Amino acid sequence: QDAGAPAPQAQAAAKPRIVVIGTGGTIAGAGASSVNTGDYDSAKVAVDKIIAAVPEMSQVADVRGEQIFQIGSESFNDERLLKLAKRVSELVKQPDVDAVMITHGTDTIEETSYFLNLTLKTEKPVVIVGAMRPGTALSADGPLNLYNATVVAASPEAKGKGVLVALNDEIHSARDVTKGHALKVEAFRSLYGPLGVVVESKPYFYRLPARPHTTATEFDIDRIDSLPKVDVFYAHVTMDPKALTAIADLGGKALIYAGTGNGSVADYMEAPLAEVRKKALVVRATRTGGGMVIRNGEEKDDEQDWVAAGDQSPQKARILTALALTTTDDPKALQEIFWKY
Ligand SMILES: NC(=O)CC[C@H](N)C(=O)O
Repeated sequence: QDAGAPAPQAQAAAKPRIVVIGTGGTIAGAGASSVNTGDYDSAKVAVDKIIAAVPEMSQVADVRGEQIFQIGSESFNDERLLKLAKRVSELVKQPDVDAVMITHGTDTIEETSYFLNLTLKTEKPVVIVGAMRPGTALSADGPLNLYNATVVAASPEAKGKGVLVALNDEIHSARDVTKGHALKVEAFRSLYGPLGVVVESKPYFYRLPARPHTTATEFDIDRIDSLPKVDVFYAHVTMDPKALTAIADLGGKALIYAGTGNGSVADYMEAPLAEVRKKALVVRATRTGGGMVIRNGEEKDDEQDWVAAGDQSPQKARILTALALTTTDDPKALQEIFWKY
């Protein structure tokens, strides 16, 4: 054997090459002083600077940054979602890219990650990370979150598990994760628990996502160039029926009704919702943040031709409905999609 050639083991030990796409958020935030944990500007620091502040990342991977946006994630819209997803899709096809990370504001991580989870055609790890405190704050959580996300993205175990969200030492499935607190570092939770944890530079997975994702879905980001308009109406005591019908008049293809309890509809909203149904599909979800909406319980979905969102939150139901409408406008097919994903 040629003594100059690297041993096979040395080749295998080469560090994974990871591209970190910066989109903004608190992980790129800066406050006026170290005691500002909630009062700061998000989306200020360039992704290369964020990476440079955590040199430990380069111990586990060859990392390079790429800035795509510099925004608070509340400002994500379909156009930005498509642009980001298409860029990730390009990167994961490159043989010199082993994994992609995305730094993201925490407000809408659950929507971006779910969208990517349903539309990317890759087994390579795609890991989204954010922070609840800006890098300038005492006990900033961004640096360790970023390091742990790198550990996850670099690990062979992360392959084929769909898009992952890594924060606060936990690894969540994009399908299930939601931001459940406005301030705490422990802001993220999954209805059925995280998939795993990161401890001392090592990921430990304990569960697998049961629902189809990435390569197993019918949605392909390379073939989607726009998304149909889908709106959400939030139910509460003393609603104005005209507010509901006004949303439907804006031309959306579907309306997610974020109902009380198990997606219940007030008696005085049934007629306006029937009017909405003449123009758009109606999906019933729950505003409770847990449990599931099934068909034909309190509400007669068969009679009204409504769709039940299962356990999907209104905001995730919106993402799934918009994608489903790129393939079908049949409410029965949409219902099957909700049972499947
Ligand atoms: N903790 C955060 O990242 C919130 C900051 C901002 N609202 C965002 O989502 O980007």
